[in-house]
Amino acid sequence: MIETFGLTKRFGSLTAVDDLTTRIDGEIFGLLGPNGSGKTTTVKMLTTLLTPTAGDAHICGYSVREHPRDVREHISYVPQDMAVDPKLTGRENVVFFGKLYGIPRPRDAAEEALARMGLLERADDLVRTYSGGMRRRLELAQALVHDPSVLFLDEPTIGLDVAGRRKIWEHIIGLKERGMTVFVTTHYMDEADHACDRVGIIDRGKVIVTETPGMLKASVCRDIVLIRSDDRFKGTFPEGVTFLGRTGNELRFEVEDGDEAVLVLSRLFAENGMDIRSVSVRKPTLDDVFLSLVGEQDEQTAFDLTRFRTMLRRR
Ligand SMILES: Nc1ncnc2c1ncn2[C@@H]1O[C@H](COP(=O)(O)OP(=O)(O)OP(=O)(O)O)[C@@H](O)[C@H]1O
Repeated sequence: MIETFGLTKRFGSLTAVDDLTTRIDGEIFGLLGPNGSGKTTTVKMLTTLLTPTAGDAHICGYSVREHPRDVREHISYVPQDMAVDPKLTGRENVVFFGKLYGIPRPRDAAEEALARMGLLERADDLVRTYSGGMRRRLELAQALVHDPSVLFLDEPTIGLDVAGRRKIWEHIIGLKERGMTVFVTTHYMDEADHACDRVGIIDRGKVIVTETPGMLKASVCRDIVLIRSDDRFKGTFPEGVTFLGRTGNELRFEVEDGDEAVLVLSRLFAENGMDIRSVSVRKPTLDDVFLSLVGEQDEQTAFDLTRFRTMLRRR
């Protein structure tokens, strides 16, 4: 459904997407990466909104370069800030999209799309009375009205509460089960972990790994030790302890045996005159994989990422 061949985009001297070759079919594929790593540029090329500098992508067999119109007929793209008109009803919004697409029976198609998103009961209410989660589902209904084969979603659950996020993912998984290919960007690792069949991790334009979440976590199969301390550690860490990075005052380590490493590290910190606020051990998550691959060891980056996540939660 989606095939890319050396897909590349340069902006002047900056290579925003670097030689991406991949194949995605009948699955939910999550593209994860830090800010500015090239996610949106990738999606924009795949949805024909940006022309590649080099390489090509085929969507449902059509080249984004040669046949962008055919590509558009087979896809839908839901950006982060898609427009729904709050002064219209849900149904009117979806019918309007159906008419924009020029499909034969927009009312019938809207009815079906609204039903698929569980919105029929509220379809004739004004959108301004909808919750955030309902608006998001309405955007998905708009995107489904012309029955696309491939759906592109940019941060589909941003700003939603836990229940709203879960519901959106249930619907996205339902779409995949009906045969749709879904390409999604997200910052929420836990969501990618639960919902995506495969994830690609992109860093500075390069997709550095494409795997199932399970395989990725298995690649960081050792225990994770988290130590909070306000003091700076200046020594060297013992053999068998890999320092993964620091976020705020939390240091992360990858170790063979968490319980044993906690004792060793606690002693080492005490010897260096450091106060420890808390220590914990856990199994690796997709977050750990991401941080170990993308290498969030620079404090400034760590701060920015934390701040960005906080900002996302507030939206
Ligand atoms: N039109 C443009 N002109 C010049 N540079 C651009 C343009 N669009 C994007 N870039 C640069 O290309 C790089 C990749 O940007 P992109 O928006 O694809 O990243 P992203 O992974 O989607 O980031 P975010 O998570 O912040 O949305 C960034 O360095 C960005 O500044």
